[in-house]
Amino acid sequence: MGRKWKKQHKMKEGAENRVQRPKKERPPTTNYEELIRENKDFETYYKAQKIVPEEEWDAFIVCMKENLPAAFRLTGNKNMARSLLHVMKKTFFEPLSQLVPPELTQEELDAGEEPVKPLKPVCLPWYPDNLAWQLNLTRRNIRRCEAYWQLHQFLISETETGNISRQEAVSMIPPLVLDVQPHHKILDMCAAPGSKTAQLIEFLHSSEDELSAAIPQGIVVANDADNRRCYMLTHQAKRLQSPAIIITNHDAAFMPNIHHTRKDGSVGPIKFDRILCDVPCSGDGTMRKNFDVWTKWNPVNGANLHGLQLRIARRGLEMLTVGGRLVYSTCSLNPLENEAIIQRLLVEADGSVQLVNVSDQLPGLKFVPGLEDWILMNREMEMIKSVEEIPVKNTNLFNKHLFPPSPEIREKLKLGRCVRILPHHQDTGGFFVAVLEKVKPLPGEKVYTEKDQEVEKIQSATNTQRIKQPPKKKRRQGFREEPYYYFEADEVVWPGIDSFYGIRKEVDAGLFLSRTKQGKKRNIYFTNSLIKDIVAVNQDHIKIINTGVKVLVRSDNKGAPCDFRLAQDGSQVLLPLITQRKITVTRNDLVIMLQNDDMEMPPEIVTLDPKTQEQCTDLCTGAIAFLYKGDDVTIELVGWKGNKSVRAYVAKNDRIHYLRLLGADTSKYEKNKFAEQRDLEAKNSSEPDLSVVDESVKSNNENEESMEDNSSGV
Ligand SMILES: C[S@@+](CC[C@H](N)C(=O)[O-])C[C@H]1O[C@@H](n2cnc3c(N)ncnc32)[C@H](O)[C@@H]1O
Repeated sequence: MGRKWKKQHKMKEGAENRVQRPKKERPPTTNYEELIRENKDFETYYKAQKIVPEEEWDAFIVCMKENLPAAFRLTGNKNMARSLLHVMKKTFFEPLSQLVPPELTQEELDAGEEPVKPLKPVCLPWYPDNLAWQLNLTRRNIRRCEAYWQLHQFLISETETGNISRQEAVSMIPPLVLDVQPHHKILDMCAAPGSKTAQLIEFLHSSEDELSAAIPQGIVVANDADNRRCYMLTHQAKRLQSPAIIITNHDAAFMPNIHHTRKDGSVGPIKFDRILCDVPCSGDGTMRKNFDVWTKWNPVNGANLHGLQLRIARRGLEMLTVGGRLVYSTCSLNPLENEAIIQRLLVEADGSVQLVNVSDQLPGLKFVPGLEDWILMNREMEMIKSVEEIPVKNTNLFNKHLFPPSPEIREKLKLGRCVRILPHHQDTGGFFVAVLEKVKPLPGEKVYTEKDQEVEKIQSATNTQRIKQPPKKKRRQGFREEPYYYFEADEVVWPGIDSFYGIRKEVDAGLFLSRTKQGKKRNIYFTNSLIKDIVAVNQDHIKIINTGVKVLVRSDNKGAPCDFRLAQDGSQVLLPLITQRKITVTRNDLVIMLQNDDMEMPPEIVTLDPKTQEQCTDLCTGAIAFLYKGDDVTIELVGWKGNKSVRAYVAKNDRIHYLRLLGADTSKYEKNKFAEQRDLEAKNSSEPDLSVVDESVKSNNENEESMEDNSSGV
């Protein structure tokens, strides 16, 4: 019996330890539109807090009950984002400005339908380079107007390929005010699902220099306590092709120090230049899309979260370097989750941390200053104005730190520098942001000095020895990822790769890695040198979920001298590093390759431009990169050169994306239901109606609702 029990127990342990892969989210069964958007306690509570100027209260409440317009950013590589912006404005927004909305049929008039309202996309003025937009595409607009339908299809397909990212407007603010530079070490403490992490990565890759843009000096450590949600972060990172991101899985309130090798060779904890604390919160600023918050809201939710939020932010300040910036944000309007936290951090920091005034960093954004005074209420909606008034039944819930600062210290704290965004001001969700700067070490904080070097060098030597032998077993629960094996000087696959692709001399071969020690390597990844150092020094005490961009994939027996082909997933990183196997192609060549997705009959080299053919003559069979530089757009694709043919390795949605950027025909891959309907009608010789589509078309689009549904995009 003993053995059997032990075995069962062991199996159970094993199951718990196994890294949880993300499960497919099931669509909610609730009909969200029908949820009641009313909560008297919510109104009483916030009226008493005076977060909204009295004369704006009605506008605030009306707005809170309306659906949130969709907002999105054009993402990734800046040049590509600008080119896509050009296409979006010209091809999709311009026709909208001339659109005459279709008239209602008698049947629709009888059914009480309202006419389609003209739509004007709004560019968010405070987001750099016009890359963020907001628009109110309703299901009715999409169904009834071809121009809206086409814009919607465009947004969906570009979102699928990751060139557009759906994100609430206000949620774009924290990374902006973090003021990220490409050399910064950044920690995102509560990062999943990763929309803000994506912005941080984009800023890290924003150098004008090609090589530094592909491989920045700085890093982003993206952490989340939820193991399953860490895989959402992995997905984001993959999309952005950053060799400078590492995903970790820790409770941010107890985030372990992450070590690195300092310039003097000693090993010690990283002090981060930038830290984002986008903490878990009650989310009452998201009621315009998460309608269930209306019914769940109560006045003590905020107090319940205060402790966790404070511990996370406090740990963030400890990990921040002197001179560094920490942004604290929530999608809650509640002062107990916001100003009460900031107040407590400032008081504890005793002058070593200051609030930064960021109003000039957000041109055109309307917001209200942080509160200097607020009140507490218990579930019974009794107002509690001071510690002395806390009822005995609430002593577990409330403590003295939740109350506003006394008038004597109020002035010193400058809580008015916090930013609160109210939904009715610019048709957004509600949000809170505070930017803190560490101006000197925290009380009692030890800062690394020259004197510490000798002691730490000894630790460093010990650590380095440990690193060279990847830890064998005994990892923490849930920490079962394969270790990372960086190439060593005698790496057998390296000479073949180096000679075939001509890797630039300044690139260190030791930055390439694989996930398998024994046997054939299947995929080869790449990271920057700081990530390599972090992996080496921390691999056995930090739960690393993922790092490295896949740059090469094994492709045995395809008649090429090199066993590895280029991976499209990592082309932005690898192509700037290689000097061979790249050819310049014309627009027409690219269009030919993108229009042809026939695996059996790829385009023949003789059909390409004579100059392209000439470049092909000197190349043996194997992986190849195609470069196109147009006036408005630069495109780099990976593919394969055979004896007589070439092909581009591009997924279907990406093909549409590139064809769009080239201004070429996408109809091979995109069906226009309206055009199909017209053809059908013409065929039946009936009068075609060019603006209105019939019921069969309306219901025949499974993606129709995905740009205006209520899924989380915060
Ligand atoms: C507001 S969401 C973060 C949204 C994210 N920053 C974004 O922009 O996509 C809060 C996140 O905190 C995570 N979380 C909750 N408790 C945590 C803790 N103790 N430590 C770290 N992360 C935590 C949740 O899993 C959730 O993903």
